[in-house]
Amino acid sequence: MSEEEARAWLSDHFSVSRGTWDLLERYVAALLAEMANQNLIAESTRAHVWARHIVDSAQLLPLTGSAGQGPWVDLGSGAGLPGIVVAILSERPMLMIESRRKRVEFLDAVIADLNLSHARVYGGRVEVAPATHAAVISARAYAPLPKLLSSAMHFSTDETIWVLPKGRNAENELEAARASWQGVFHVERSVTDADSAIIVGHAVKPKVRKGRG
Ligand SMILES: C[S@@+](CC[C@H](N)C(=O)[O-])C[C@H]1O[C@@H](n2cnc3c(N)ncnc32)[C@H](O)[C@@H]1O
Repeated sequence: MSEEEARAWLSDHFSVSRGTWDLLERYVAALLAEMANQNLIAESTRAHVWARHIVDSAQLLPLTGSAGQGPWVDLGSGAGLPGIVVAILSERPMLMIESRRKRVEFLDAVIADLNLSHARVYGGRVEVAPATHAAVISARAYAPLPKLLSSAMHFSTDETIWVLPKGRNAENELEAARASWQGVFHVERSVTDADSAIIVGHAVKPKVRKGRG
């Protein structure tokens, strides 16, 4: 997907007002400027930021159409991917969780600059962040599936929709996790990379392993 195609994809899939484009442009500018201070995205993706990061994040939103009321919780938000992008495109309350202090400061600054009053950041580890009932949980490049699920089950109910962008190994990761995790998950193709996929579904508490007796 070229940068031009990425912008066209956003126009086709969201009613992007001039104000929303402005917020997206300002976020991209802030992200690229902050690269002078900290490594937020791979250097090789700098010239493809709209396709590789903005659309890659935005594509999660249409997968959550059946989500009920309640916050979206984004685990390991880093530079705000997908958390800030989703907060620009949606009015759903957004809680980003990020443990690295410099990244938390950047996220707080972006929220203030863009006036995203429905978004906030918890600066700390996912495992100890206070529980809340999430309507949606996302996690992009945060952790392997079993760790990802176990670290955030205190945010999940039977209704929570998990949207988890994964690389080429999505099917294998899902298959491996099924050994110890119940849940109803399926895999959606990524629109930005034909080889990548997004795991979507509901997680249920881990299966209890029986001892050998
Ligand atoms: C590889 S980065 C990905 C960031 C962003 N989601 C993206 O796609 O660009 C993973 C992020 O998760 C954060 N992280 C890792 N483990 C965490 C934990 N247990 N609790 C909170 N944040 C965590 C790291 O500090 C880092 O910013």
